[in-house]
Amino acid sequence: VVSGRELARQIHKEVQSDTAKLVAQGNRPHLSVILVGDDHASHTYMRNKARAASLLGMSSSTIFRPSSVSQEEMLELIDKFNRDRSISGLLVQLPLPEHFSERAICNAVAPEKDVDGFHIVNIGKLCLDQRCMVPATAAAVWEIIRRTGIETVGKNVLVVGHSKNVGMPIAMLLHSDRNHERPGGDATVVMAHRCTPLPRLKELASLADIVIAAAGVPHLITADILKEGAAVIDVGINRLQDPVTGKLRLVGDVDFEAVKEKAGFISPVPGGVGPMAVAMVMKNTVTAAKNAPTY
Ligand SMILES: NC(=O)C1=CN([C@@H]2O[C@H](COP(=O)(O)OP(=O)(O)OC[C@H]3O[C@@H](n4cnc5c(N)ncnc54)[C@H](OP(=O)(O)O)[C@@H]3O)[C@@H](O)[C@H]2O)C=CC1
Ligand SMILES: Nc1nc(=O)c2c([nH]1)NC[C@@H]1CN(c3ccc(C(=O)N[C@@H](CCC(=O)O)C(=O)O)cc3)C=[N+]21
Ligand SMILES: [Mg+2]
Repeated sequence: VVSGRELARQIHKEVQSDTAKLVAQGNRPHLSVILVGDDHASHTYMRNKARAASLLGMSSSTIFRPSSVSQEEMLELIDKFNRDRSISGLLVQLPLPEHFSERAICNAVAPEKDVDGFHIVNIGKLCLDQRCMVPATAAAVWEIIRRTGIETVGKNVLVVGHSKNVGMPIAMLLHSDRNHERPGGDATVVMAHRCTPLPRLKELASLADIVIAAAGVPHLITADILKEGAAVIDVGINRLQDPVTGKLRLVGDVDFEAVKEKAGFISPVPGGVGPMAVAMVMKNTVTAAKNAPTY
């Protein structure tokens, strides 16, 4: 069982020492988060980031707006933050209410402050294997694989879920060339999604050396469909009501108890990709602060 919390502590140490150097130069990294409405996952995530920032010696702030805020007001706010030199990194929590164009909002954030890596220029660079802000959740999966020593070159990888914010960037990192400006995993990557017939999903899973579950469907990945010894990275975050206690609990997309007996590596939920994603946002914020103009 791969501890995302333990790996996140490693990254925190690296980020903490980089932060201390920047602070000594009078350039304390600052992360600003804009949160619209009351999406539960976004609130959890925002709290975890604020806690990590203070732990690492950065400063952070969260700006709350009601669901009724207009796109125009949001664009004005983002523009103000883009021009504020005390802000190193800026991210807008997703999802946004229906009346927003998420693309317009992501593209409004200055690319050099875009610690989510969702600006179209950063996505373009990601797809062209150029150095860029890598989306935190994808970076988290990448670092878990690297720091656990899981081999990717020439391996079969199955990514379940192809959303632009999660599945796609994960697949992009793993399939691309290791000898480029942004090195990739050189794996053979297949992406499954809602239209993938279940028998086909099972067939692909049985061939995969690495399975990355990012669909948001509890118990989608069961032990019977996996290859013995496969590495299983669970990105899913689902809140399920316990049938016995009635309490809400967090589960991933993987049937953890059964799969941990068959898999070579497995990342748990909670305590896997989540804490690593938080650490990677912090790392992106330090990168943004380093690259910020100092004149
Ligand atoms: N740990 C972390 O840091 C983070 C975790 N998450 C979690 O990861 C999961 C995915 O997030 P996100 O990508 O934003 O979610 P989306 O809902 O945007 O995307 C889900 C993807 O899974 C696919 N899918 C849905 N049902 C199935 C199925 N039965 N079989 C195969 N594929 C399916 C969808 O296909 P289609 O496009 O065809 O509909 C879609 O591509 C969620 O549980 C989310 O909470 C998200 C962000 C960060
Ligand atoms: N612009 C934007 N960027 C995002 O990256 C983004 C977003 N919006 N909106 C919401 C989703 C979700 N997400 C999480 C990341 C970490 C945890 C996390 O820390 N999870 C812990 C604890 C979770 C808990 O206790 O509820 C864990 O898995 O162990 C959760 C959720 C990032 N997202
Ligand atoms: Mg789709």
